[in-house]
Amino acid sequence: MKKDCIYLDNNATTKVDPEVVEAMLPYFTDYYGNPSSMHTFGGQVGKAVNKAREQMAALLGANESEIIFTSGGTEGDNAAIKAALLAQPDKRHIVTTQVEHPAVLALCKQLENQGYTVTYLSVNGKGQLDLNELEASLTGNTALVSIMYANNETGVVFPIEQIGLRVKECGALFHVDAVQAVGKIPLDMKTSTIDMLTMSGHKIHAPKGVGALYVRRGTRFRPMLIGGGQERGRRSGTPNVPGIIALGKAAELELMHLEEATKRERILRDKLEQAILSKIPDCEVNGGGSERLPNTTNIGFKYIEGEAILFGLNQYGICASSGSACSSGSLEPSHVLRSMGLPYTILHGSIRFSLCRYTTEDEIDTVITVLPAIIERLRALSPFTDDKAAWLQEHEKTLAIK
Ligand SMILES: Cc1ncc(COP(=O)(O)O)c(C=O)c1O
Ligand code: FES
Repeated sequence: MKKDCIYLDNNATTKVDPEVVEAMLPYFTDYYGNPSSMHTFGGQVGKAVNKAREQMAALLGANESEIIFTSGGTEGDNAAIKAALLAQPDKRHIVTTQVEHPAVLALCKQLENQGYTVTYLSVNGKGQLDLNELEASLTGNTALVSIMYANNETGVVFPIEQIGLRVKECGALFHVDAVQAVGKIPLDMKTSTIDMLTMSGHKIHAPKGVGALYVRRGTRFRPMLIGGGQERGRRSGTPNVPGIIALGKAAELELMHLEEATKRERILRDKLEQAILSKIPDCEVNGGGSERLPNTTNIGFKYIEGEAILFGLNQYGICASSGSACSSGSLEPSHVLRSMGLPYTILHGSIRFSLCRYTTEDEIDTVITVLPAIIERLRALSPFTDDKAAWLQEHEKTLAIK
């Protein structure tokens, strides 16, 4: 990686904090025992894992017995959904949204093939859910409602507690994919309606391949991974000790920095957004006007390709993304923006900038300086900006794929 890169792709993954690296290293070299072993050497590792569990619990306002360490967001989502269904075999309906991460959506598609009915709630042009549509979808047969806290692409935040109250009325379990919300929004499971919550380490300055699933005490839960009975039987497999120690430290740092870091990120994000909107014509903020994560902006630049903009930014060492990390490269427009019913040229010309606590004002100023020229150059080459392409502008609504 370029040392001097301006990294504005923190919703895809984050840099591991140097303090986190320092905390985890001894667990490769010195304290390599198995936390389940009976000897003192293993036992001290077990104690460190439990300290990490307390640190993780503190970030979520949870009790440490409610934390299960996992391999990350995808596992947490899969484990929570499968656990909820296995625990209620006579209920066969799931409610989720059209804009979830593929870790939820692809599993729901598979479950449909296995005889489950899935309701995919729609969003409006601002990326918001309709709570009436949610209410109408809930029945006595609904086993689970799985809805993300904040969207990874647009940063739009859903009204999770209002949703949770409705879910509780119908007796279903409530799972929340909070991979993008943890560390960016204060969370307190003690006063929440959430039964299960997924988080992932690599979005909060811990390494990739570790995460946690919160399961409220008393929640019916059937494990996805069975075997040696680790994590009190809820997630078998020798735990990733260095990863877990790192996750604990990262959680501690997130909690410590949450208030001041999110305030700073919001100011820098707003500066970037307002400068782009005022300097560059024909662009708009996707999900603008909705409650959003403080670190994320997703901007649609009409008449040009997102990939070409990324390429232009890359030449200045600026890392951003178009669509989600897993589907960029496929040239398929994002399912999130498509669900919002956005016009064709926005679907293809959208860029996400996502900040973190390391982002500096100088970096944001550099983007503000170079981006207008990149967009202007690309638009000069685009066949879609002049009168000859008026047909596209006229028909962009019909071309937008719903
Ligand atoms: C909302 C959301 N859920 C789940 C995941 C998957 O997490 P992981 O990469 O840890 O498997 C991501 C990561 O991109 C995400 O943004
Ligand atoms: S795996 Fe992260 S955006 Fe898809």
